[in-house]
Amino acid sequence: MKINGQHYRTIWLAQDGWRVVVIDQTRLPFRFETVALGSAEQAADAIRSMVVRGAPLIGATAAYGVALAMRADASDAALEAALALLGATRPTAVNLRWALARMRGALASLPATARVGAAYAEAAAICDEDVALCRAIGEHGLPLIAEIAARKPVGEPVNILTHCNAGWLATVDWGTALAPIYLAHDAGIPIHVWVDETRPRNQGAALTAYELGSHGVPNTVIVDNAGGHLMQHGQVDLVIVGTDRTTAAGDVANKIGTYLKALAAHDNGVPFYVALPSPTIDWSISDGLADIPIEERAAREVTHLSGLADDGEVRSVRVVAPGSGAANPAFDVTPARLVTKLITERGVCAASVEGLAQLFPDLASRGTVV
Ligand SMILES: CSC[C@H]1O[C@H](OP(=O)(O)O)[C@H](O)[C@@H]1O
Repeated sequence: MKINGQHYRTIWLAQDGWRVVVIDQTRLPFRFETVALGSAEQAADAIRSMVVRGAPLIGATAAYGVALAMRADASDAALEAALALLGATRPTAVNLRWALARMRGALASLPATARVGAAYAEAAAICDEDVALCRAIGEHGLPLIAEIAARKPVGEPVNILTHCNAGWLATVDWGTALAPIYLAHDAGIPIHVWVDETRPRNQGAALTAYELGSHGVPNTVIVDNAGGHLMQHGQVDLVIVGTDRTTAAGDVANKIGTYLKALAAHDNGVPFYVALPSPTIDWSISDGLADIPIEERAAREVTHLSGLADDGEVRSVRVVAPGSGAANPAFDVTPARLVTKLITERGVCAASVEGLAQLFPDLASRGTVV
């Protein structure tokens, strides 16, 4: 996507041809800073600390983390160690497992001498594929926005609610939930986006609002608890969110709070769409509540809030009473029954075994992540 007229992906090779450059998303929106990753350990740290985040981007970063590891030591032991290190960074986004399985499949049978080149090539292919998958999600999601626009008075915007950040910053480019929004805006369809701030890390207020503002898409940040009220008052025409892992039966794990939005949407007859590329589907499980691991992050993410102080410095302040602890589940699971449709790179389908198998017979039949 473009920032100040310059096109960016979220991950790219440095001019030295081997270090991997990422945008430090913990510094956005107030500072646009990049980090050059030079080792698998640095890639793992970037994922754990959410310098990079978003299921597809986590996978892409892990893939390049394996390439960095192979550059240092292309032995079997080093490959296994890198896969284990990167696989242990964050538990919920299945794209991480998918990408690491792709890298293992591309490298394990090669001689060590061939692994570095093959690793960088496979990581680059994963990134290029993600761009194409997300663009296709945009194209398949666009009609869902256009059909609502066609029913509204000329010029009246389609009001879309989204949760967390499932934009280009969560992927290599385009995003998932935001891809149809970008294409609708670019097609001249009047839209307005309600942006859930998305506590505790504020990916909505800090990242989605930053993305949409940079692209000229009208948007309003709201507290996480306002969405249901807006839906009750007819101010939301549809909800589009991303996902970190969706089961073969259409249960959706996404940022904490998504389930509550889905309940409110269901209660108010508001379409609730989930946008995802196929590497986000875990074909090996059906029951999301039982089988999707939910990441528990540090309590400090809840007890403290960071932002831009009046003196221009980015600071962190405590916002919870001293002595009180905090629980911080980072995701929740929305059952398929609350999902109107899934928007994928191959089209729109029901959130069901049948719906997904119809679009992905080749992948559903395997029953594995890759
Ligand atoms: C397109 S994946 C976006 C997905 O990832 C976010 O989680 P996190 O910021 O913790 O990596 C959130 O669940 C988004 O919907």
